[in-house]
Amino acid sequence: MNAIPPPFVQIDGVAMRYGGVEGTLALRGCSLDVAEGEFVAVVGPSGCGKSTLMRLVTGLWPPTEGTVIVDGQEVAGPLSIAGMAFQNPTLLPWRNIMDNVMLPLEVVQPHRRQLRSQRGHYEHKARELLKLVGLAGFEAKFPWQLSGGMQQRASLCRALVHDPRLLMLDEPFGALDVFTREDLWDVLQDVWIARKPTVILVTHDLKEAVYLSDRVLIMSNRPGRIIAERTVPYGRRRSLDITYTAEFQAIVHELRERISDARKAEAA
Ligand SMILES: Nc1ncnc2c1ncn2[C@@H]1O[C@H](COP(=O)(O)OP(=O)(O)OP(=O)(O)O)[C@@H](O)[C@H]1O
Repeated sequence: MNAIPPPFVQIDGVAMRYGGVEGTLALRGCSLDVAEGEFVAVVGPSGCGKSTLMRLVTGLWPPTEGTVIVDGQEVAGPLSIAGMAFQNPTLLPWRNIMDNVMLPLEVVQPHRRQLRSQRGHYEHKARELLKLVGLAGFEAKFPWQLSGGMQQRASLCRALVHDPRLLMLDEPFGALDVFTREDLWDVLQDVWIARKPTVILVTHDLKEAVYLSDRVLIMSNRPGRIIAERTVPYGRRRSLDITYTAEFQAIVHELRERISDARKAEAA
């Protein structure tokens, strides 16, 4: 009999308060599990603690209460197996695109150790990623020479270059126009199909959540916790055509209602 593998990410009864006992309680009683290779989206009212949750999973902050376990180990500091991308691409302006993408390799072991002797191999990998996101030929350009969408593509490559087993995406497409955003959904979808990292995506865009994920987790108002989830019934590879179907729109509508209920519950 095959034993069921433990969840790759296990968050149990987490609370997070910023700034001491009188500070802001961002999360309370927050629990969730994510399986290895699963793609989940986290949605919820503004300010409910989604980014805080991301910081706890990646070890950038310790929780005030509860436990965060990733790959069987309690998170006690910044996680080297995680790749991250945020709403603002945060590329270093003095580095060209290639050197920005290579940055995690200079920091994360075992790549850091191997970088000098295997630079050719790593550069090839960075170029392949840039090609995958449509940035071949832009390696020597600087961030300010690229559009916002192109910078976001580069930052996705930087999040992926060290083959992270966990990809944490906090509103990565939030600042982009709708066409660029939809292009990047498919870029991300292809990356996920090719490499199968475990992905946690925070987004305000419910269509994005449903199009990209296997499961959408819905958070309550602050202090945030997971109050509901919705499994997405589509296989891969998905095409943007599904976003126009009545079934897809009904799922988005259902999520919108649940978030609206969460907001009203807080106001009551
Ligand atoms: N570094 C911090 N110090 C103090 N309070 C903070 C800090 N970061 C976040 N908060 C507070 O914690 C709460 C949750 O913030 P968080 O950014 O996690 O929410 P969010 O759901 O990601 O918000 P949004 O949907 O607007 O992006 C907010 O009230 C915020 O003001």
